[in-house]
Amino acid sequence: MMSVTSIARNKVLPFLRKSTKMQSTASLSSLVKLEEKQGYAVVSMQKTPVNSLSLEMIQALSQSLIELEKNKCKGIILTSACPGIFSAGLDIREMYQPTDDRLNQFWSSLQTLWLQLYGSKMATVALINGHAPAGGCLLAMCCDSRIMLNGKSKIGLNETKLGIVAPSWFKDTFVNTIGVRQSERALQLGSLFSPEEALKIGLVDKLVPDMETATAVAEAELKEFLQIPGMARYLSKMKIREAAIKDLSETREADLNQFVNFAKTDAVQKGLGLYLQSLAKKN
Ligand SMILES: CCCCC/C=C\C/C=C\C/C=C/C(=O)SCCNC(=O)CCNC(=O)[C@H](O)C(C)(C)COP(=O)(O)OP(=O)(O)OC[C@H]1O[C@@H](n2cnc3c(N)ncnc32)[C@H](O)[C@@H]1OP(=O)(O)O
Repeated sequence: MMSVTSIARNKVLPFLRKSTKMQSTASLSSLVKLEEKQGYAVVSMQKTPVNSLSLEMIQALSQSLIELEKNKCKGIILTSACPGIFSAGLDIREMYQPTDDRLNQFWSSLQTLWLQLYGSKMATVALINGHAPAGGCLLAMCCDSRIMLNGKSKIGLNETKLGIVAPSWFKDTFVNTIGVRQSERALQLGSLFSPEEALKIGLVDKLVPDMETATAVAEAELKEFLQIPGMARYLSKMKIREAAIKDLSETREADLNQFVNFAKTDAVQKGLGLYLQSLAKKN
């Protein structure tokens, strides 16, 4: 098995682990690109056009983290290869008129990805080079630091605008990032923030004017985290995150049932259908 450190610089890593529920190696590796750098890896989402988090995309990200941790990778920069978009969040088509089996797999895989990334021993920096609504914002918040490209992109948990509710663990992640009051307001309003606004409320840590600067700043940020003794850094992170992680770990089944029942209600299905239409009408 190839290790992250043994492959040629910038070479794309294949996904190697087999699992009955996981997609094939070929389909997973086309969605996420892993590039080895000196002592860390860049994880680029490349599901065109908007990095929507479909079941396959979620599993590809999960599989990437498994491989990286197995290969003793110490840190990652999570970013996007899709111009102007970090991630459009959960793939709405997964929740609209789904089959029971697929919907179950979809949510369960998302729970797994969140537990992996939010609780990762690796140092994690999100380089948010475009829009990051809902699930896209969640991915970024799972990281230890967020660098956002300044410009017209928006970030936030906009679920209520779709007529859905951010689950408790989305809320916990939000609260741990920006605090209770800002979360309460932004969750209700489904607020999407400009980079300047996101910086002001602590949703992102630094803004950068262009991609060249962004890469350098993200690398410097990751190195700062990696200079701290790994165990001390990880356990300190867990002091903040462990309650939320324990909560979902202990209630996965109930959370899954709640999501599935909620997603299948007529009101939610109608709302998602209208939202998909409004996205399609734009084009
Ligand atoms: C009380 C009980 C609680 C239980 C919990 C229950 C439910 C909660 C469940 C889940 C939480 C949900 C989390 C989410 O992440 S929902 C998704 C939210 N995302 C969005 O709202 C973003 C929507 N997209 C956009 O705003 C824009 O696309 C963009 C990201 C700003 C990019 O704009 P741009 O103009 O560049 O692209 P287009 O809009 O033209 O899009 C191109 C293409 O992509 C399709 N698309 C966009 N976003 C999604 C998506 N999230 N899922 C699927 N498809 C998407 C879009 O329709 C276009 O498709 P086309 O075929 O027309 O080319």
